Parts: sequence; C-alpha cells; structure tokens
Amino acid sequence: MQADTAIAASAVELAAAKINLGLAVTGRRADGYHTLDSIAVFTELGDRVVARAADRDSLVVDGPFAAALTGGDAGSNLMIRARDLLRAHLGASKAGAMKDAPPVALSLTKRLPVAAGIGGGSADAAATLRALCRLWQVRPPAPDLHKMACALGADVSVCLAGQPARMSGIGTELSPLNPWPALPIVLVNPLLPVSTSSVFERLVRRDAGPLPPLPVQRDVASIAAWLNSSRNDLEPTATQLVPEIAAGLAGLRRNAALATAMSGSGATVFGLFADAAAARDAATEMRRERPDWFVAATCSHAAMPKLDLC
Ligand SMILES: C[C@@](CO)(OP(=O)(O)O)[C@H](O)COP(=O)(O)OP(=O)(O)OC[C@H]1O[C@@H](n2ccc(N)nc2=O)[C@H](O)[C@@H]1O
Ligand SMILES: Nc1ncnc2c1ncn2[C@@H]1O[C@H](COP(=O)(O)OP(=O)(O)O)[C@@H](O)[C@H]1O
Repeated sequence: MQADTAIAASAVELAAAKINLGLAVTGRRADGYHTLDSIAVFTELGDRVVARAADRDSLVVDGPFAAALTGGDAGSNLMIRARDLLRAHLGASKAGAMKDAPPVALSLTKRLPVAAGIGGGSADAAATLRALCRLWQVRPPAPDLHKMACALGADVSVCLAGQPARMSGIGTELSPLNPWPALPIVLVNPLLPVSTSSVFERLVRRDAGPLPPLPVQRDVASIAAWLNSSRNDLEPTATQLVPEIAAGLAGLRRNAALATAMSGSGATVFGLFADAAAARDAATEMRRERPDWFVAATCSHAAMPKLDLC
C-alpha cells in the first residue's frame, strides 16, 4: 500500500448501474450462496458519490430515490460500511499504514431505483471505495480491495471493476470481456422493490447449465441475437413476485427493442436497441404509456482498451 501525505479536497465518482445481460444459476454452495454464470455491463446512468475532507464523518442522501433508503436515514447505507472497512484496512495494514484515515463527508445522489436488480447499493459501495482511495491518496493492493469488495456483497467486486465482465463463482470471480461494444439500452422498472434474497430463496431449479457461448463477433446485432438465445434464471421467480416484469418486457418489445431481458433479481428489465435514437424514442413512448414507472434511455460502456479487473 502507498499513502501520500497530501489529502485531496474532494473526489467524485459515478456509481454506474450494473446490467446482467444474462444470468444462469449453476449451483448452490453449502453456505446458501448460489454460483452464477453472468455477463455484466455498466451504464452511463448511475448514482453520484462525492467524498469531501471534513471535520467529522457524515453521509447525506438526496436525489429522486433518496426516500427509498429507509426514509433517507443514512445509518444502514452500504457506503458507511465501505468507508469503515477501508478505514479499518488502512489502520491495520503494515506498509505505509494510514493509522487514522481522516473524517469524510460523503454524499449520495440516488438516481437509481432501490432493490431493483441493477446493483445500486453495490455500485454505491464500490464508488465509495474508489472515491476514498482518491481522497486519502492511498492505493491498497488489488487483492485487498477485492477482499473488501467481497466482504460488502457478492456484486461489489464487479461494480468496483465497472467494466464489461463475465461473473462466475458467487459473482465475485471476474473475467474481462474485451472487445465489447457500447450498447444503446432502455431501463424500465415498475418501481416495485424486489429483495434479492427472497428471489434466491424461492428458486425451484438451482443447477441450470451455463449461458450459451458468447458470439465471436461483438456488435449490437450479434449481441442482440445472443440475448435472444440467453436467459436469466431468476426471472420466472421474480415475475411471480412482481408480475409487472412481464409487462415491462412486452412494452420494450412493442417499442422496437432488438432483444429484452431482466437484470439481476429484478424488477428492472432492459431493451437493447439498434441505436441511441431508437432507444430514446422507445423511452419516450414507454414513459407516455407508464408515467408511474422508471424509464431511462442510456448506453452501456464499451470495454476499455486495457482492462484491469481486480
Ligand atoms: C443477483 C445479483 C446478480 O448480479 O444482482 P442484484 O439483483 O442484487 O442486483 C447479485 O448476485 C446479488 O449480489 P448482492 O446484492 O451483492 O448480494 P449479497 O448482498 O451478497 O447477498 C444478498 C442475498 O442474495 C443471495 N445471494 C446473492 C448472491 C449469490 N451469488 N447467491 C445468493 O444466494 C443470498 O441469499 C444473500 O443473502
Ligand atoms: N446506497 C444504497 N443504495 C441502495 N440500496 C442500499 C444502499 N445501501 C444499502 N442498501 C440496501 O440494499 C438493498 C438492496 O438494494 P440495491 O443494491 O439497490 O438492489 P439490488 O441488490 O437488487 O441491486 C436495499 O434494500 C437497501 O436497503
């Protein structure tokens, strides 16, 4: 680990929404966690996390979905757990330790619906780790960061990487997908929260095969064709809990999506579109059809030329 003496004044990070393009549940471990085969990408849309040097620790939450986080109460926020874990790690580490990581004012602009299958809390925790490493000017070794991410949740390590990746194990083993194109996407959520654990608990089949092989050629059309042959093994169970998931998928297909699927444990569904204009048009129409839903046209990130997943 390296720690500089200078402390930055603030650090801003995007906590990008995660989309599971496909998700296979391949088994269940003795501890109850499920093994997965999943393809994850990240969008330009996300929560905003800011870390500022301050006299005392704090967390302020604002934005359209702030109230969904236990009425805006910051106490149980995953960002606090991420801050405390990093601070404890810095205090305990031998080389170049930062014994007392300084107080920090964290702020979260919650733009993503909560308990929505797009990794909002995991993305916020990962963004907090990234922001605090910049604010405190420390660079924990990648394996240590990976361990901290895994301790925060199964999805936090892929959110920390923030790159198109294949997830295996319980979702914490990552292989970069490179090359991978940017994808025009519309996200739709009926604003009904879904608890991840309740979907996993209710699964009937826990030993499905892996996802179909990815196309060799990676463009929007071939990924759409792959999506149409792929699946999310959590979808049938999530749809029993929230039948609106089926209506969201049908609405996207009616509005010219090349392919549709549910992300994570739901209830967010997404459509893949031929281009950004088609995605914007579909979002406009779906907002008109369902003004009470969350509907967002966005784009997923292409793979970076040189990937560094921890
Ligand atoms: C389903 C996925 C797919 O990416 O996404 P979301 O729907 O949460 O976005 C993730 O595996 C969610 O990861 P995350 O939300 O971090 O899960 P955790 O907090 O670690 O676990 C929540 C609960 O989900 C169940 N769980 C989670 C991951 C996994 N591989 N197997 C499981 O059985 C466990 O019951 C656990 O108690
Ligand atoms: N910063 C956060 N954003 C969202 N949810 C959070 C956060 N911190 C803690 N949580 C808790 O995590 C749970 C899962 O939320 P979220 O991560 O948005 O959903 P999902 O796991 O389906 O992607 C919520 O019920 C919420 O109470």
